[in-house]
Amino acid sequence: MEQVVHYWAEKGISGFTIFKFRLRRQDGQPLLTTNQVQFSYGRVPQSVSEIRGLVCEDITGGQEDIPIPATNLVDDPPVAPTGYKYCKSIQVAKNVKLPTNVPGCNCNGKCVDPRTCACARLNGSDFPYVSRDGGRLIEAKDVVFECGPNCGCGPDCLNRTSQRGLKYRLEVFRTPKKGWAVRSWDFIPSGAPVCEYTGILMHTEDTDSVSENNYIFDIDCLQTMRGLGGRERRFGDVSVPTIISSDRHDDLRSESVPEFCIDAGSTGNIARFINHSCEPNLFVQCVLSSHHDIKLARVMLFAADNIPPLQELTYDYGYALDSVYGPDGKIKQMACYCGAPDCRKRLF
Ligand SMILES: C[S@@+](CC[C@H](N)C(=O)[O-])C[C@H]1O[C@@H](n2cnc3c(N)ncnc32)[C@H](O)[C@@H]1O
Repeated sequence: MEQVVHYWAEKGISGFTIFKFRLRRQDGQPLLTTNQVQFSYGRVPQSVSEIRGLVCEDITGGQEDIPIPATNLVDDPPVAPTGYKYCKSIQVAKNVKLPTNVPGCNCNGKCVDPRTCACARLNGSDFPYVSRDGGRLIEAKDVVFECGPNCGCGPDCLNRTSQRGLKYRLEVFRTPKKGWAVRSWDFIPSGAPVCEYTGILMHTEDTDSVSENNYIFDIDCLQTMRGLGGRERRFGDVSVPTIISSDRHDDLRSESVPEFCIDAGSTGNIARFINHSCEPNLFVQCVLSSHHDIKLARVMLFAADNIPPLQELTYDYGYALDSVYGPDGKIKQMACYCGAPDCRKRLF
């Protein structure tokens, strides 16, 4: 057993206090390597042959740089996820016209000076990310302005942190009560981008209101921020983009139904398998990079905490109770099985 030789407190990236301990190995104590560590959630498999209940080696069919296996230790016989097509990037419905790309910044290589980078200035004259661990978001914002196709910087620019695809080894696994779910085999640091929510970008009014679709994500950046109760963010904070005029703010505020949504029912990526929790470890962040229309923002999921390997990844779906209606016009309810101590007991 190691000895604690020193301990101290530090401010973490998200402002919380982190307690750190320096340990000293005792004489003759063997080295501990990470593959000997047993996480309380189980043991991370070291190879495909070690994965228990494997039903699919890679649900992405090679589209992502890192394969995503699916496991099922619940059903007998075990089944794999079906009924959709994996697609790593967003598809745009024929009747949706994306706005033209904005001019972007004039930086070269990587953006470093927030006073001269036009994209940094849109974020309140600072970069929204720190470079640690390949880029971590400092705090949740109404919207994050990243560099885009017309910017002078290259793909390694810190202000493109959410554009680099999956970084962590993810797994889709079957649960007894919530269907499929997602976890990571790697530790995910707080503020790290986990994945984008992809699917078909479409007009909300074009969604099929008759058949059940549990995979629709309404693009509603301001509502998303209001939903982050614990973060105490208020409309009008420094990060509200000046590019959105105050008239536009009022417009967005009064709109009860967002104009656009992402439908991942038939086509989508790993995000479509991420469940809701009343105490989530991910949060939703709207990101604008090529154009500046907040109604068509990209939807990213970031780590809200340091997430240990094998903990289920979840975000708050943000439904108000009794806000969902069925095709018969009656209020629909769905039980929540997130298991959090303060679970609201219903998703909606
Ligand atoms: C976007 S999908 C998530 C993936 C889904 N579990 C699957 O099997 O494909 C949303 C659906 O998952 C289920 N779900 C997600 N979170 C849940 C929770 N906390 N409790 C119960 N069901 C949940 C509900 O059926 C919900 O409509």
